[in-house]
Amino acid sequence: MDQQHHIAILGSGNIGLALAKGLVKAGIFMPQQITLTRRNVAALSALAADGYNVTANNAEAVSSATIVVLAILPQQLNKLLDEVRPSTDAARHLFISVVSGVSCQDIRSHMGLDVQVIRAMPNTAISIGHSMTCIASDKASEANMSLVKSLFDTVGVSIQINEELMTSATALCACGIAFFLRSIRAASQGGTEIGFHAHDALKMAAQTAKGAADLLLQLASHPEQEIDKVTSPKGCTIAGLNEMEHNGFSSAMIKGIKLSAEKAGALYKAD
Ligand SMILES: NC(=O)C1=CN([C@@H]2O[C@H](COP(=O)(O)OP(=O)(O)OC[C@H]3O[C@@H](n4cnc5c(N)ncnc54)[C@H](OP(=O)(O)O)[C@@H]3O)[C@@H](O)[C@H]2O)C=CC1
Ligand SMILES: O=C(O)[C@@H]1CCC=N1
Repeated sequence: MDQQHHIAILGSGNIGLALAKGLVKAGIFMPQQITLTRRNVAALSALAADGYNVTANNAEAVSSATIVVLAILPQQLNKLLDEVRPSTDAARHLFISVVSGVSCQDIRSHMGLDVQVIRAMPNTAISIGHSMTCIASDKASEANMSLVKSLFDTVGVSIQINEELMTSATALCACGIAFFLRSIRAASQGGTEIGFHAHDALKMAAQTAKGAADLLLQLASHPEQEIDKVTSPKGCTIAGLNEMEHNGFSSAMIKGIKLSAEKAGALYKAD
């Protein structure tokens, strides 16, 4: 990213910090180009030592930035927007919101400003450059959409979607990291029960999951096509797989994703 941009991340908790670290790791921003805010600013002292600007003053952070990332909880958003409204210049600032369940129009309406807003839904793998990020907007310029897409492409894979699908993207991709992590954890617990020390079982389960994902991504293959190659007739794989399905494995994942999507859409109440 060229040096003209300074980014303010308002709300430097789990996803805000993951984004900041990912951008620096990718080499597109220096810590000095990033301002991190939170109320308990003392919790950011290690980041300050690494060269990031840290402050509890959101308005000041916005004044010094061209790109403003909203990374606070939905229920904390309106108060923060009130705080930064006076220092927001609709002609200069581009807002990127990762806040679940809040539309671009919600943000503009609450601010009473025609500021450009792009929603992004990354996941925590952004800190290591492996996020699946969905981006959407209702009326941002093509140039700003390209800018934001290129930014998130440096920290994983990004796709542009329709804004009405953002809560679905939240469930599948942002919450999804937790769903796959729990699956890996469960596999490792099974591994320990059949003889492996916990740390070995976890490594074996995680690498196996990575291999499964790469088979799909690198070969553009379908899961069942790859599963068919593993399930020998009368073999142990199909026995285990069918036992999991009898216990609701696929159904549990589908129902969980549907509930997360419903919840993601109901996290914010506009004024
Ligand atoms: N976690 C994830 O994987 C993802 C989260 N999201 C979305 O990102 C948002 C943040 O989630 P997450 O990072 O998990 O939440 P966190 O609670 O970890 O982070 C929110 C941060 O905002 C800070 N904060 C709260 N109020 C203010 C304020 N007025 N000014 C400045 N900072 C403030 C809090 O710190 P303090 O209390 O010190 O102010 C906290 O560090 C949510 O809307 C969520 O839906 C989206 C994608 C993935
Ligand atoms: O759990 C949450 O509400 C947030 C949104 C997506 C991931 N974490």
